[in-house]
Amino acid sequence: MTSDASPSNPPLTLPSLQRPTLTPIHRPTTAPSSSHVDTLRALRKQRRIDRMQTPSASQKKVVESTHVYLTTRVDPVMSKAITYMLIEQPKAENIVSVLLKYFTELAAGVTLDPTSAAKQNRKTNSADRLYMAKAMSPVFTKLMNLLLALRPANVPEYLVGACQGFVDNSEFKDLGVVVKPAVPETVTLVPAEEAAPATPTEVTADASVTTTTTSVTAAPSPPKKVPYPKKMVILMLGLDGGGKSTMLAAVQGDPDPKCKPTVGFVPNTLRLENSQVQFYDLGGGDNIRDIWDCYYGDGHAVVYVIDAAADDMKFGRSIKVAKETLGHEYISKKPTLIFCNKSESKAARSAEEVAEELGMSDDATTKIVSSTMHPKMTPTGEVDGRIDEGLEWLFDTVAMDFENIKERVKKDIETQKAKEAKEKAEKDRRVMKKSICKAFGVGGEEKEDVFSQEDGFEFLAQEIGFMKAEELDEEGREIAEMVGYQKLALMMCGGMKAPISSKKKKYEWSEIKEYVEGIKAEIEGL
Ligand SMILES: Nc1nc2c(ncn2[C@@H]2O[C@H](COP(=O)(O)OP(=O)(O)OP(=O)(O)O)[C@@H](O)[C@H]2O)c(=O)[nH]1
Ligand SMILES: [Mg+2]
Repeated sequence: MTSDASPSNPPLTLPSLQRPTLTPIHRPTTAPSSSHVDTLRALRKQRRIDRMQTPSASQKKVVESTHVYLTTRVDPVMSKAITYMLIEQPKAENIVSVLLKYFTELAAGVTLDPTSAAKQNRKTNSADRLYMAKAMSPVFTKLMNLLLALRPANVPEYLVGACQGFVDNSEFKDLGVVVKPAVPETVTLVPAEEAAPATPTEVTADASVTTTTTSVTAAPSPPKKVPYPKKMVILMLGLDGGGKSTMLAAVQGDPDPKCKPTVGFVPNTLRLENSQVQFYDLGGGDNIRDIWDCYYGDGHAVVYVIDAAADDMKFGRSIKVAKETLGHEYISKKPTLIFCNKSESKAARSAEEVAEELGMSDDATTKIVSSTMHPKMTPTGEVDGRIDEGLEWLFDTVAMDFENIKERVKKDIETQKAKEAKEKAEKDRRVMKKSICKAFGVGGEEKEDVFSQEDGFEFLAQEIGFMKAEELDEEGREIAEMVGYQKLALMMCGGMKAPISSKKKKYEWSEIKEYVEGIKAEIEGL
């Protein structure tokens, strides 16, 4: 597969924005076959394992801060609460209200002791484990997920509110059947300082150490993935030769992409489960970049590819264009994934160096990573995992804030359309002014393309759909005279009176007259 259109491919319907006259190359949406999707999935799985083995600096930072939060603020509260609940074992339907009471007391500075003192010194048994799994785990898992997502400073106070919310919304009414332990035994629990931070994925009691102190750690399930929106538009930007088209071909399963420079705009659709990601692959050549900003408003996110191994001059230009582009009002703050490509080359600058040159760093909406887009250039000959990982981050980031991004895109498109309409109106006015100047040989213009009165009437009559000059009414004749029977001016007046497109406004002669009068007044004032 290559990234270029072939004549046999049927054209695609372009997005609604008015585009410049440069004809875009149309290409059918390249829905990957199921094997491509499978490839992506398999890659994602593999990358997840890789990521776990070699976390990036930013990932390490996140893990560290999560660890600190869990061990200092969450664990001391939750482990005691779990021990308390495990000993008390209230009926499933009362779990939330018992917890609410427990956390309310705790927020007021009182740690409740279990009332069933007799059950404290016993070993955990299968009934305890069943109770934890069926009755406690759903509630504690939800609480842990909320804590991890929101990280409140005052954990007990937050938990009071969360449990109150569960009570108000009748949540956790249908917890599983609970088997009460038959015989009280000695509870054997891990001391708090030995307990692992509350990160495992299920609530567990460790029966290895005998103690009456807190020990059982609540464990959140990994936060559920936010479903991807039905359609995302991702802009592929970056100077020519960076590797944009190669990336698109590679992630869709082409093991050896041979891309030619992209001329214009090539839409390229990647179908994921329940979601369609439409990449706008835009050529980065000097003569093509002018069209980029016509597409900025449409994008929910950006993939920006920089040739990190380019010579100093090209790299310098690349950085300059990247800064301008990423700072553009329709791009700035949209989720942006920057690939520092051709990383396999010895000459390649590192992601850190590129980030420094750009004056940017990883944050909630920006990720800067090295990549080798061409599968043949990777050590394994497969798609570089950092591409898959980066794209997954980008899709997740868009999905997490999709409502806001969707609104932003809508607003940007409206602003862009209004701006384009204003620019077009200004341009038309300049052309009309020049044509009138040409009609009368004023304003530094030579007389040019001026009809006789008779031919001028006939020309305007035909422009608005009549056959003969006689059919042109008085107002039309007056306007023809006002514009000095100049050909282009007559064409423009005809186009205003009888536009070819039904979407365009149809002007009355009186409005056209006012428009021409305004321009003539301007010319007289010169
Ligand atoms: N060494 C190396 N070459 C690469 C890599 N990725 C792409 N290339 C090559 O770089 C050249 C340009 O790649 P393209 O994908 O066409 O670049 P582009 O960004 O789409 O360029 P335009 O369409 O002109 O904007 C091709 O010859 C690719 O084979 C990479 O990771 N390493
Ligand atoms: Mg290309």
